[in-house]
Amino acid sequence: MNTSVTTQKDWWPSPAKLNLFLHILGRYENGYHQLQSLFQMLDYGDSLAFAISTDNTEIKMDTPLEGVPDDENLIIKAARLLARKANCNKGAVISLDKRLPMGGGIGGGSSNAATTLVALNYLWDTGLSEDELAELGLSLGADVPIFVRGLTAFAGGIGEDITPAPQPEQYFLVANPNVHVSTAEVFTSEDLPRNTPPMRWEDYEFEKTWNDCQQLVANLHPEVANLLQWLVHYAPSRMTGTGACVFATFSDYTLAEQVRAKMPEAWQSFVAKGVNRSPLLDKLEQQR
Ligand SMILES: C[C@](O)(CO)[C@H](O)COP(=O)(O)OP(=O)(O)OC[C@H]1O[C@@H](n2ccc(N)nc2=O)[C@H](O)[C@@H]1O
Ligand SMILES: Nc1ncnc2c1ncn2[C@@H]1O[C@H](COP(=O)(O)OP(=O)(O)OP(=O)(O)O)[C@@H](O)[C@H]1O
Repeated sequence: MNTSVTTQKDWWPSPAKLNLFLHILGRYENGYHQLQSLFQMLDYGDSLAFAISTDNTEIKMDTPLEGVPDDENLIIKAARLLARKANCNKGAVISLDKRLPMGGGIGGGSSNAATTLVALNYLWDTGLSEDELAELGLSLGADVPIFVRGLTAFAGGIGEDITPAPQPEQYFLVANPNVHVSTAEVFTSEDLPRNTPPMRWEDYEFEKTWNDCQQLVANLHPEVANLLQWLVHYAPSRMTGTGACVFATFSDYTLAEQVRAKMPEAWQSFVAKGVNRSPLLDKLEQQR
């Protein structure tokens, strides 16, 4: 009798983030920029599952990520980095349920890397602290530490200097005009403003902030400008990160969905709820 056992995968969340604002204050010697931003975690994102092996140290994806060779996949990079740091003698076959657009400014790749570090640190029992995982993550990307810590927060420095900042409950319509924006291209442009004065976190008001990358990206990509112009009729809207995704803020889910229903088909979009704690932290607590 052929009994096919479907092994239920244990999925770990890899949520998206929005930069509710993004101010660029200056540039460090190493070329990275000094930022001020408010990272808003969302309850929507990718998911990852890990099949751990104890008799070999192979680390691989069970399905390749389209357009991203395994060696360049931030998931594989994160797993290899942790294995090396912890001198780990275990392996993993990693499954990815990809729902976030890549190069979208919503942290897809960085979030995947952070979930991989947190999940494998637990599943491999490598015992690194949150600070050690965040530091490891920083070498993979400026946005990885904030996903490791998993809290909606103000961020300074290159993005690693984090101050938790719980926000009131709100919903976000996030839309992608289906253009890929290179973060490096934006940050190396001579047209990027780099002299916004520093803000005290206690003075934060959404209406008094902006995204310093928005005008540059809208000039480079008319699709982004069109999306902003369409969305702003319904709610305060703004680009996140270095784009191309744009978000609009709503007080309740139904309103956001009603606007999304009017959106041209060509634009990928989703409605997500802002959360102050990443679903990754909740998953880790359930495991313990
Ligand atoms: C724009 C944000 O998404 C805001 O959350 C992040 O600051 C970017 O984080 P990220 O995508 O993880 O960026 P990384 O992969 O670390 O860096 C990509 C490129 O962006 C530039 N970069 C990034 C972050 C930063 N504070 N200054 C920079 O100049 C650098 O040229 C770097 O080579
Ligand atoms: N697992 C992954 N998921 C998404 N992108 C990945 C992944 N691994 C490598 N990449 C590469 O990283 C690039 C940036 O990915 P993405 O923009 O999704 O993440 P991010 O840089 O964290 O987001 P943000 O633009 O907000 O900084 C992608 O264009 C892709 O080429």
